[in-house]
Amino acid sequence: MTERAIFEAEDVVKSFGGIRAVTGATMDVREASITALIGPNGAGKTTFFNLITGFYRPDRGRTAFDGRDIHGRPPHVIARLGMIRTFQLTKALTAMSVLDNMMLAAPNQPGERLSGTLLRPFAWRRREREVHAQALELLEIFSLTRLAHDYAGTLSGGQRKLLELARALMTQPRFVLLDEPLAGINPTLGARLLEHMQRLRREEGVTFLFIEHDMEAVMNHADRVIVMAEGRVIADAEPHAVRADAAVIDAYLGAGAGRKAIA
Ligand SMILES: Nc1ncnc2c1ncn2[C@@H]1O[C@H](COP(=O)(O)OP(=O)(O)OP(=O)(O)O)[C@@H](O)[C@H]1O
Repeated sequence: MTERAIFEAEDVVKSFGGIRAVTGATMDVREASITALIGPNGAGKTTFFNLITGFYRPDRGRTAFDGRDIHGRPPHVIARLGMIRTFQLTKALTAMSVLDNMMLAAPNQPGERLSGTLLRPFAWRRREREVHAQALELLEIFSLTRLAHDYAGTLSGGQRKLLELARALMTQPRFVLLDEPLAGINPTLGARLLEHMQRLRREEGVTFLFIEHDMEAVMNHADRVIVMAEGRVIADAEPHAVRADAAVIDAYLGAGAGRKAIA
């Protein structure tokens, strides 16, 4: 992790009618860090993700990725800059093979610009070979090779989460955002996913921001923990410091029944 911020958000605000979902969120994410975004239900974490990746338009605020202003930019522009979020596989994707899912996630897909590619068949084939090789390499890393020709819909929940991250990596991103990557997956696959994140950070300097309710994973794997409550950031520190923060404990305990307290 470096001291340099790869992402910065300042005073981001979003309301839905009368509901103030994000009420002035300010944070930065350091380059090559694994940063967790935690907070009780309804704290505004997912809305914040949607705002910074261009899926929602903020009412107010400022966001920058790698020193560039990305406020209000559309999702594809932000993605092209290297700031990528993982997505649950849609119904259409589950009806395709695992390998096709990977190939489809690659940028500059052959066939995307039909007129150009028709004129350059060799370039088209070369690009297809590159994408194919990259997909196979990632599937190998994620232990999905033997499932390459299976329908993605036949994968277990945990294998799907691995595929979702592997798909995001087809774009060779610099900053990856994940919304509850460990939800509903078995501990073995969860550990594997976290290992992959650690390796990518270490070897390639990829930065991760992940929303997570699994406190054990957060405490063991995050370098930094940012805590949101009622639409804003109430703490931002190393895991052990966050655990001892009175405001954080209050936010969780005040959030009511059913929610795992920070322990
Ligand atoms: N599209 C929407 N329309 C109306 N209200 C919304 C919308 N999206 C979110 N909200 C509201 O905004 C608040 C923040 O929700 P959000 O899903 O961002 O919280 P969260 O921290 O991600 O919660 P969780 O941990 O339960 O996923 C909630 O009160 C929610 O009901």
